[in-house]
Amino acid sequence: MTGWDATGGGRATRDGRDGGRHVAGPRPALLRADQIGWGVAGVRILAEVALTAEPGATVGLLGPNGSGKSSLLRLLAGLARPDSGLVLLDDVALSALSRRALSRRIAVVTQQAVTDVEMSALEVVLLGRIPYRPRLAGVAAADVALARHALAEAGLAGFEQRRWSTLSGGERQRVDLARALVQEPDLLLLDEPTNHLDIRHQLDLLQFLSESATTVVVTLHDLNLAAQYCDRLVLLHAGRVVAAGAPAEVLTADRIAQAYRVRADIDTAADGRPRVRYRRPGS
Ligand SMILES: Nc1ncnc2c1ncn2[C@@H]1O[C@H](COP(=O)(O)OP(=O)(O)OP(=O)(O)O)[C@@H](O)[C@H]1O
Repeated sequence: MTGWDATGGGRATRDGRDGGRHVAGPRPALLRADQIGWGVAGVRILAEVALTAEPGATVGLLGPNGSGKSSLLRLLAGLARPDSGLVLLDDVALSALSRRALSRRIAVVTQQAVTDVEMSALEVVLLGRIPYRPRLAGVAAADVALARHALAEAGLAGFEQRRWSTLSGGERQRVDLARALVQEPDLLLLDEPTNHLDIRHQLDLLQFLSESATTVVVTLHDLNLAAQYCDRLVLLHAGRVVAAGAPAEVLTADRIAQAYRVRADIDTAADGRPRVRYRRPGS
C-alpha cells in the first residue's frame, strides 16, 4: 500500500518497500499523448498537444486559468475522447481498452470528485476497489482493511464513518487521494490535488508523488512546488503546449511572462531546481 501523510503509516517508494514490508507495487505506465486535439461545440480547447510521461516519472501540467489543463487530464484519463490524435498507455490506444481495464490501471483525482454527500469517508475510499471486485460480489473484508489503512496513511484514522458532507476541503481532498491510491493504479492523474491542503500536507503529498513508483501527471498552479517536485513540466497556454522539459528548461522569465502575463526573476535554489520570484505588477 501507499502512504503519504507524515503522520500516517509507512511509505511505498520506487524500490517497492513499505516500511520494510515488500509489496508487489505498481507496473508504472508509459503515457503518451500524440498530437491530440479536442473541442466543444466547434470551439477548439486543445490543439496538437504532445506529452510523454515516462514510467515512474512525475510530470507537472502548468498553465493559466482556462489554458486546458483539466481538459487534457480528462483526455489522458479516457474520460473524454480526443477529436484528433491518440492517447496511448504502454503504446496501446486508450480507446482500445475496456472501461474495467482502464479503471484498474488509471486513477483520477478531479476537482469535483464525489457528488454523493451522504457517503462515509470509508465508503468513498472503497469506491477505489470496485475495479477489482467480481461482478455482483459484496465488499470484501480485505478491501475494508485496505481502505482503513489508506485513510490512516492519509492522516485520517478515526474518520471512517464521517459523512463526506461534514469533511473540510482538505479532508475531502485527502479522502479522495486515499480512494485513488487503493485503486493501485499504474498511472495517477491529479487535478490540483494541493488546492485545499495546508503547506505541510502539500509538501507531504508532492514528496510522496515524486517518490512513488507510479507514473504521475499532476496539474499545479504553484510554479515553485512544481519545479521542486516534478521530473518534467509541460506548460500549456490557450490549449497548446508552449514548453515541455526539465523544470529549468520550462520555467524561464520569458515563458512565464508569455503564459501568465507576470514578470518574474528566476534563480537556482540549493537543490539545483529553478526558483521563481514574482515581481509586483508595475514594478
Ligand atoms: N464541456 C465544456 N464546454 C465548454 N467549454 C469548456 C468545456 N470544458 C472546458 N471548457 C473550456 O475550455 C477551456 C479550458 O478549460 P480547462 O478547465 O481545461 O482549463 P484549466 O487550465 O484546467 O483551467 P483552471 O486553471 O481555471 O482550472 C476553458 O475556457 C473552459 O471554459
